[in-house]
Amino acid sequence: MIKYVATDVDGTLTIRRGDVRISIEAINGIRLLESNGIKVSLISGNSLPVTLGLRGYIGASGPAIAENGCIIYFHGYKHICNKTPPDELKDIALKMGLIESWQNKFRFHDLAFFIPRNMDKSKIKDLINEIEKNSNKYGFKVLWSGYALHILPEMGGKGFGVKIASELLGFKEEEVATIGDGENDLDMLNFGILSACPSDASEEVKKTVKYVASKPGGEGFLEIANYILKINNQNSG
Ligand SMILES: O=C(O)COP(=O)(O)O
Ligand SMILES: [Mg+2]
Repeated sequence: MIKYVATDVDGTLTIRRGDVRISIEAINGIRLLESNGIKVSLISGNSLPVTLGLRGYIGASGPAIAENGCIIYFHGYKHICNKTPPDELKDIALKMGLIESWQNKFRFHDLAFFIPRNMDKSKIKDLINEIEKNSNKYGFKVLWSGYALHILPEMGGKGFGVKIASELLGFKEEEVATIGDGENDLDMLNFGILSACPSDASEEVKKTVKYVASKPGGEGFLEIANYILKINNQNSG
């Protein structure tokens, strides 16, 4: 039985990938899971104030997990990561023309940068490689969410975050489902008994998950929520 669902936010609960408006269908999907006794965690590259705030207003009862798994809020702050990117890395990103996220003031371990509108999106891989050349020697890595570029400690990642959260809640891996849309979800999508994504997720994510929804964004999330309930009903005999 699936008892715990860890879901990404941007691109998974939003109207579609690239949009930042939360989908009504996604909110209904979270409430449907919760009303059937399934705990839901929001796990995002966003900062904790964003993820914790959304969690409360939507009604997801699982721990809020932010900064790509580097920090969990569960009866208080739990720092999964233990360091902050040095200014040298931040300066490299800024010198490459990236824009620092307003959320960085509220972050501890994972710094986020936006690609300016006039920058060619096809250069993202080169950007990541360029920053990664420097970040590795400090013990940091770079992740792209489809919304922002993240510099975080090598040990961080949503996969580790959802593993710790599952243990805190007392759930076994076979009781966990993970849902996401972007590169920064890939390690999490290898954890648990079911992984799923909306129809407009990245190609790499669609190749990784066990279930690809027929609808995009939050409508896809609601479809996945119904699919999880169907699996549980079948397993309960
Ligand atoms: O903060 C971001 O870059 C996007 O966040 P996500 O992990 O919820 O997609
Ligand atoms: Mg996402």
